[in-house]
Amino acid sequence: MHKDKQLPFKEKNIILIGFMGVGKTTIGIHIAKKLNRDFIDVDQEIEKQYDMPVTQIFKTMGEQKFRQMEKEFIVDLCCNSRLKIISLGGGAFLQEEIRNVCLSTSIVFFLDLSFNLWKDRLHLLMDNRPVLQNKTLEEIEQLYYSRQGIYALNHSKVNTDYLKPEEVADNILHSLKLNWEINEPIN
Ligand SMILES: Nc1ncnc2c1ncn2[C@@H]1O[C@H](COP(=O)(O)OP(=O)(O)OP(=O)(O)O)[C@@H](O)[C@H]1O
Ligand SMILES: O=C(O)C1=C[C@@H](O)[C@@H](O)[C@H](O)C1
Ligand SMILES: [Mg+2]
Repeated sequence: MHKDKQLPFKEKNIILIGFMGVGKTTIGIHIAKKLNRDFIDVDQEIEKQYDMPVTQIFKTMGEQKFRQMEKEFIVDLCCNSRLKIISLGGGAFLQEEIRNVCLSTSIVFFLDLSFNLWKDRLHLLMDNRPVLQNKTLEEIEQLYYSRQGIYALNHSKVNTDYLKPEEVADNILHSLKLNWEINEPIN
């Protein structure tokens, strides 16, 4: 739809990135409701398409196949949609093609949560995040820090420490509104 032409700033998709469990899905739903826009969760869309949970996709088809599906889905979404609120899977930004298409077509917010606070959420994530399974806390901590460099490739970093999902959504909306005004003033 807009491969060669940039969309007006207000029409661009809004994409949330960050480590597993930082709240991309939860906060994305709040933002979509507040802006009255469609919400798309990439993990959930792939699960629907293959009619199985991500954990099962990893088991039966392998991580590489999942990464391929993830890339195809995100590239298509970025090139052929607008006005969407999109939550990526925690590992999506590891792929250069995904980073490039997201950063060149959309507004990318990185949800930051310090590891100390993230640790308290681990029990909520263990069962359906295959990448965390069979790892010690030390290995998970290494994974967390090893990914911070790629999440740093964003348009805006949002702190989520000690904030409720709705508060983070409000902060993102505030920043968006300021940017919408700066990029496309009313007069
Ligand atoms: N700001 C928050 N405060 C407290 N709990 C939160 C917050 N944001 C999310 N959670 C909780 O943390 C868990 C993980 O949230 P969520 O699924 O939204 O993360 P995610 O970033 O989408 O993870 P993934 O990358 O694995 O898809 C959920 O149980 C959610 O309710
Ligand atoms: O961080 C990751 O590598 C992943 C995060 C999840 O959102 C899923 O996309 C999947 O479990 C892989
Ligand atoms: Mg999610």
